[in-house]
Amino acid sequence: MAPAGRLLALLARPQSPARAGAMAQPSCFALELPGCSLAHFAVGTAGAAAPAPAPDPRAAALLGPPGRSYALCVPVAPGRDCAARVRAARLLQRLLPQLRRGPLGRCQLRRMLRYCPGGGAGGLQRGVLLRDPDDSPDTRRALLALLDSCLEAPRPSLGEFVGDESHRLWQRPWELRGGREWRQVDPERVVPAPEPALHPVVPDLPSSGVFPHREAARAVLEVCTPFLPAARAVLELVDQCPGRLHRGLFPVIVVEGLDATGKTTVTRAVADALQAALLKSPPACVSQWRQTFDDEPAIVRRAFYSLGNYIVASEIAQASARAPVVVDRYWHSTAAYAIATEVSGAVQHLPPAHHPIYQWPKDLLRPDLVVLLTVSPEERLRRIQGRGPERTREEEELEANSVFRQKVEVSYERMENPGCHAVDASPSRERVLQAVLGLVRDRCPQLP
Ligand SMILES: Nc1ncnc2c1ncn2[C@@H]1O[C@H](COP(=O)(O)OP(=O)(O)O)[C@@H](O)[C@H]1O
Ligand SMILES: Nc1ccn([C@H]2C[C@H](O)[C@@H](COP(=O)(O)OP(=O)(O)O)O2)c(=O)n1
Repeated sequence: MAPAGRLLALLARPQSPARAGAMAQPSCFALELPGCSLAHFAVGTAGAAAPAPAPDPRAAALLGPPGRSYALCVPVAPGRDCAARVRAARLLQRLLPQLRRGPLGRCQLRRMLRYCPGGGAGGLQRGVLLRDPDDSPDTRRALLALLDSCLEAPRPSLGEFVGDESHRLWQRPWELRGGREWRQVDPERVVPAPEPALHPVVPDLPSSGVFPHREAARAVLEVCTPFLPAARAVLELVDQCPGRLHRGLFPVIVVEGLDATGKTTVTRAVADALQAALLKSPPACVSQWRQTFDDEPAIVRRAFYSLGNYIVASEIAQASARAPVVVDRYWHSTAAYAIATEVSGAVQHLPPAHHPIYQWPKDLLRPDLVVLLTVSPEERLRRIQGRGPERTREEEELEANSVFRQKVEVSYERMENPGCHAVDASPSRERVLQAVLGLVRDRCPQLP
């Protein structure tokens, strides 16, 4: 490691064009700041050529001295195949708890994404920014030891942020030389970059969480079968469901909404009133594996919920031949929660209305009506508290993170073909029931 004085002298030396050209491909990263805003930066040749606009002071405080920041990232789709994607997602999931232990435990962590500035899903990397307020050498040692423990591909990348005496910001990537020794390579200039038109994760969503058809989700569980027996069990159930479904003539009504908005209460009451079959997604036949998949990385968890919807579709097709069908959650839940989780930042960073990500999958049985129950955050909290302690991890996040809740709600509202019909679920149970039944009568002319 170069002494600090030599390092600063090196950083302050102007880059010759040939040297700049030899640096890594230009890339960008997005950093989630307090308050859920996103700061974007260009790294490498793009940064070196640019003048130095002043960064957001909150971002500068996260990246520059005093203290030291590190970027630890894993490519999302290293081999471009599904197996490599799942390996990469599991690696990141395994690394995250290790970043909260030992000497790394004192670092602040922030979610970061690396991406190619031209858009597209290629080159996307997920990771974290670790901010060591004490700039301790133990932090660097612990991070390099962590990299050493990642022997199989894909291997994470590590970069270190440094400021120079002219207050410019640089990133120095660490590289393994000769397969044995970690060395820092040429510093790359880091400058603020404009926000891209579309959040950088969106082009990747159809492969990583909002699967546009059954086969895309199926492929994910298929590569999980060697280490996750539940994946084989779910695939066997999915494969028993016919690809082309013939639904009955009775109406199919889906009820959606955040947790504790009253879906269970409303679906039971509507099913009673219409003498309808009551189904839910994920269906009972896969619920024994739900916790197993909830503990897996997002790509695997979403594939499970997505395939659960295809299994429910087959139940809907059969039941709708005999009676109306009411369904508690369906594809809109899977998509809205996935979009809200993957798209970092605040509501304004969601893909715009009418983006293809909000379109119903072409191969999934469509309901006649989707009702979205909405209640104020305060009333929702009252209902959660009144219900007792059992919650999923994401529900806890919902409570803690009102931005996440807003992103789920807005994603629900943007869903298309079919879209959601919002119903205010704050009034009494009876009034909410009547509002939903009114919608059913208006929108489902085939109701006997
Ligand atoms: N309209 C309503 N007014 C008051 N409380 C309600 C109403 N609807 C549901 N609840 C109560 O709120 C809690 C959450 O409702 P639930 O139907 O379980 O929601 P979800 O299925 O959406 O999680 C339950 O305790 C339920 O009895
Ligand atoms: N069809 C579905 C159903 C649930 N999910 C996911 C979305 C959230 O992470 C959880 C919420 O489901 P949960 O059953 O806990 O919520 P409720 O209790 O029904 O309100 O499951 C899904 O992705 N797709």
